[in-house]
Amino acid sequence: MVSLSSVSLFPPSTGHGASRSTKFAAADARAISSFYARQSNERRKAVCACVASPRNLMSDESSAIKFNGSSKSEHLNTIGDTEDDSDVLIECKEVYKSFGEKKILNGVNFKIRHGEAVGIIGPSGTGKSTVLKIIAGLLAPDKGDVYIRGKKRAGLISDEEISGLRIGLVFQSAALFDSLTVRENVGFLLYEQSRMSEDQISELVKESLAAVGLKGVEDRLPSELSGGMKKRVALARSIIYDTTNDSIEPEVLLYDEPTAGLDPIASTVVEDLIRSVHIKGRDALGKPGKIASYVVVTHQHSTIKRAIDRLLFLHKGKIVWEGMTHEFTTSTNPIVQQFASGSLDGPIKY
Ligand SMILES: Nc1ncnc2c1ncn2[C@@H]1O[C@H](COP(=O)(O)OP(=O)(O)OP(=O)(O)O)[C@@H](O)[C@H]1O
Repeated sequence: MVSLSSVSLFPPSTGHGASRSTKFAAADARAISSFYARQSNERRKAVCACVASPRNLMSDESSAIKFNGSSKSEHLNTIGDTEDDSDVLIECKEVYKSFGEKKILNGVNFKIRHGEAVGIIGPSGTGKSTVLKIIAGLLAPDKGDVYIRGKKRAGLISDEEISGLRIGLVFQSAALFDSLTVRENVGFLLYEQSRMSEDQISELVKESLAAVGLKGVEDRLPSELSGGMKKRVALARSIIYDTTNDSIEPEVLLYDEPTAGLDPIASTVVEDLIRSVHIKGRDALGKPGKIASYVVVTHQHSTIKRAIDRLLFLHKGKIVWEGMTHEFTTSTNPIVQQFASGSLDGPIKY
C-alpha cells in the first residue's frame, strides 16, 4: 500500500457509480484492478460519530517526554491528575505487529487529539508506515487495540461500520492512475460513490485543485505533471468529499513521506499545503482548512520543522520519545540526539 500514493481510502461503489466504474475500468483497467486488488483486504469504510471540540495543543511544560518505552506524558504520573480525553480521535494501545518471525511493533502507545499536527519519525524499517496502515485500518495489529473516537475497532476498518471519523491516507509516491486525467483522479471516489452529477464533481475537483494551488490542469494526464504537482494532485484527492452528504465527519489525514524525492522548494510547497488544509491553516484560496488532525511520517528535517507540532519517535517497536518539535533538537535523549545529528555513534545501529 505504501508504494501506491495519495488517496483517501474508501471502498468502491456497489451501486450508483457503476456506469462510471465501467468508464474508468476502460480507461485504466490495469491500474484500477491492481489498486483494488491491493485494497481487497485492506480497504476501509468511512467512519462517523460526534465531534469533540478542539483543544489547545499541549503546552511546552506539559508536553510528553518519556523514554524507555513509556509514552505517558509527565503529568499523567501525578496522582489524582486525570487527563481529559474527550478530544482524542485515534488511540493506539499496546499495539504489536510482526511479519513472519520479524517483530516490528512491540507495544506502541499514543493518542492523536483533535487539532494536532503529529509526526512519526525514527530509523528506516522501524515500522512507521506500518503504524500508519494500522491506524488507517488497513492492517490489523496482532495484539493491542486501536480506538477511533473512544470506540475500539474490532478488526480491519472494512469489517465494520465505525462512525465518527474519516481517515485518509496519502501515500508516499503519487500513485495516480496513469491513464486517468487529473480530474478523474481527483474526483475518483465521488464518481464511484456519490450521487453527484458530473458537473458538480467537476466543480468540486476544480475547487480542491485550487485549494492546493493548482489551476487548469484538470485535463492533463499524470505523466504531464512534475513530481511536486503529482503530490499536490494527490493531496487534492485526499481532501475532496461529498458535499451533498449531510453528515460531514471530521477527517484525520495520514501522510506517508509526503516530501520524499522533492527538491527543497517543492518540499516547502507541500509542507505549507499540509498546514493549509489543517483546521488551523488557510488553503491556497484563503479558506480555512478542514482537516481535524494529521499525522506525517517523514525523514525530512524541513517537513518536521515546517509541518509538525508534536513528534513521536519510534524505535525498536516502541515510542521511545515524544515531545514538541522544538524540543527535538535540544533533547538529551541519546537516541534522539543521534538521530538529530545523523551520527554513526550511538544507540541506533545499522
Ligand atoms: N506486508 C509486509 N510483509 C512483510 N514485511 C513487511 C510488510 N510491511 C512491512 N514489512 C517490513 O516491516 C518493517 C517495517 O516496515 P515499514 O515500512 O513500516 O518501516 P518504515 O519505518 O516506514 O521504514 P522507512 O523509513 O524505510 O520507510 C520492514 O522491515 C519491512 O520490510
